Amino acid sequence: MLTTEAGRFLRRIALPLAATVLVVAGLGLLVTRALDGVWPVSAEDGLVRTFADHRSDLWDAVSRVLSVASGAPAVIAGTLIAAGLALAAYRSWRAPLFLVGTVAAQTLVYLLVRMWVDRDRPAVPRLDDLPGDGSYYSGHTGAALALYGGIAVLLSRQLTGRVGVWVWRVLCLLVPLAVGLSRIYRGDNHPSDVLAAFVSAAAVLAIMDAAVLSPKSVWGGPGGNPRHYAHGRMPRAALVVNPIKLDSADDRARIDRIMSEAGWAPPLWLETTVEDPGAGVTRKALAEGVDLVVVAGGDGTVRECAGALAGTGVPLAVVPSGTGNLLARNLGLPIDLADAVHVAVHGRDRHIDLGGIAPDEPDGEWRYFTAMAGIGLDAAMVADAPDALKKKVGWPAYAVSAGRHLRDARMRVTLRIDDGPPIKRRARMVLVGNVGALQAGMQLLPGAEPDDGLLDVVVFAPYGMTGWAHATVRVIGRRRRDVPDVPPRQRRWRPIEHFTGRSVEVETARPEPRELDGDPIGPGTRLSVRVRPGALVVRVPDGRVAVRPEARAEPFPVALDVVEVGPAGLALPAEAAAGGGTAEAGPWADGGSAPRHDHKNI
Ligand SMILES: Nc1ncnc2c1ncn2[C@@H]1O[C@H](COP(=O)(O)OP(=O)(O)OP(=O)(O)O)[C@@H](O)[C@H]1O
Repeated sequence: MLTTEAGRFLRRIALPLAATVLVVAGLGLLVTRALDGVWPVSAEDGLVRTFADHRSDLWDAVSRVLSVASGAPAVIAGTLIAAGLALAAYRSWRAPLFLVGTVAAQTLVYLLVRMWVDRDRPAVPRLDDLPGDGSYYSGHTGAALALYGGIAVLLSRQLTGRVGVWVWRVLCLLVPLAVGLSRIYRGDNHPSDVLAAFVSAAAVLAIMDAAVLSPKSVWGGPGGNPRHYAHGRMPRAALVVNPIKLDSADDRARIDRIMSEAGWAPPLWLETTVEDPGAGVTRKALAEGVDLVVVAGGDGTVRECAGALAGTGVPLAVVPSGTGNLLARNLGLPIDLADAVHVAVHGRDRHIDLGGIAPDEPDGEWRYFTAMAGIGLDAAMVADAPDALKKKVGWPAYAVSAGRHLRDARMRVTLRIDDGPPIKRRARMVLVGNVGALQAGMQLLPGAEPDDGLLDVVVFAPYGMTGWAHATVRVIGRRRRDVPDVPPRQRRWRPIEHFTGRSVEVETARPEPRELDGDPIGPGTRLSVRVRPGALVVRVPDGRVAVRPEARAEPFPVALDVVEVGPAGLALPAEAAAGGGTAEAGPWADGGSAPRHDHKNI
């Protein structure tokens, strides 16, 4: 069995590369021998001839630039520059090693394949001064895909904003595509030479990615966070535990074991108390210089720790142990303890926004939330949910307490979004959220994205049976419907209205119950909320680290048809469940100045 470093190198790099050589060379032999003169090989040079017949000065020049950019000197220089930049950016040898290794391995595969497969270049006048043989495969295209594809892989590990990732991937992949076309245009290669280059370089990219960047890399170590190697020490996490939520010694031993197996130092164990439900111990962990804070508790404990971590850049990982686990559900974090710890050590980092509530008193502290803040029915409901029932049945306990408040008088509310005009409504509750999903298939804020730098607001104002029915259908239908065509006078009677903004002021005529992430924070006439964009770094599953699908927290775990219309169906804001406490005030990274993209450690 191959257990040594050399053995692992052989298994993860050398053998897959050898297999790539065999496959690509086999394809080459197929094309040049078995399929010679057979369609589609017989037809492919039609494209080369068409290009040759339609050459122009402009395209000659463009294709020349592309050929030079993918030639050996440019690729070597580009690789060294990109590797240097990657080293400076990530302070890790892994990213530069990946780039250099990929380009070098691709070159090796190319040279070996060329020794085996001998193919004449297309029978058209060539624009480059090349020998007439050695057409298979296109070395320029292979080199371009290795270099630009490698950069795309690195960037997609760094950027996870959906659009950002795709823009970078597409841009980087356009270069080798353009190089491939330019080789055909210039009469240097057959189309199948270019295709084989894509196959070869893509295989090399995948091999090197798995071997060098993946948490299960040839060299093992602390998973997906190679940045830690740069410190020359083992990474260390703090485990902030709410002892009433995670009290099993076995669970703690399991966490210790998983971290140790992943190459992490023994964690710093810290427990929350009623007096310090999370923020204080998190600050203590920061003072110890930990690389990661893992929170084992409910949303309240998560909220506390998140407030203390805001703006520090130290990532937060969650071992969901509460009733609601709203943040975990909305971010698709695993609920299972072992999977959650696995993500903590092997996952990638994602920047998300935090919501902040202004203090009621001038000298008070800002309090943060990761999921939602609310005033009205939702807060009355979380405050009244019987603890014993909560413990017994979980989040459905909120539905029971919701029933008690269905007939409460509606609040007179004045809303002000950013610097907009006051909006007056009679509402049952106003929720301001960073994320939008609740349990039981309910999507209260369908447009909410945790990293869009915006707060999403829902004004919930159903009246009578029809109003409740309409509202329930809207909520479980998960649709957001703006109603720009409805005149303002009619709009105010709609059961659900949505708004978005960076700051949200809610004022009520009388003191009303309020909550933060499902924690009652006492009644008041004001909920003054601002977003702090990208303030929190959360460790989330890396696409390449296996999290059992059944262990991943689903935002919509329950079939839709269990929600009834009417009072029994009003489980709406129920499980914005969580614990309590306040978070320290901090500077607002306002105006979208914080990064919108997600960042990963690579
Ligand atoms: N050592 C402790 N002993 C007793 N209570 C504690 C202790 N540490 C924290 N708490 C309480 O736990 C609550 C926070 O719990 P947590 O957020 O972990 O779960 P939760 O909010 O109850 O989550 P959920 O409602 O989803 O179950 C706070 O009210 C806090 O006072």
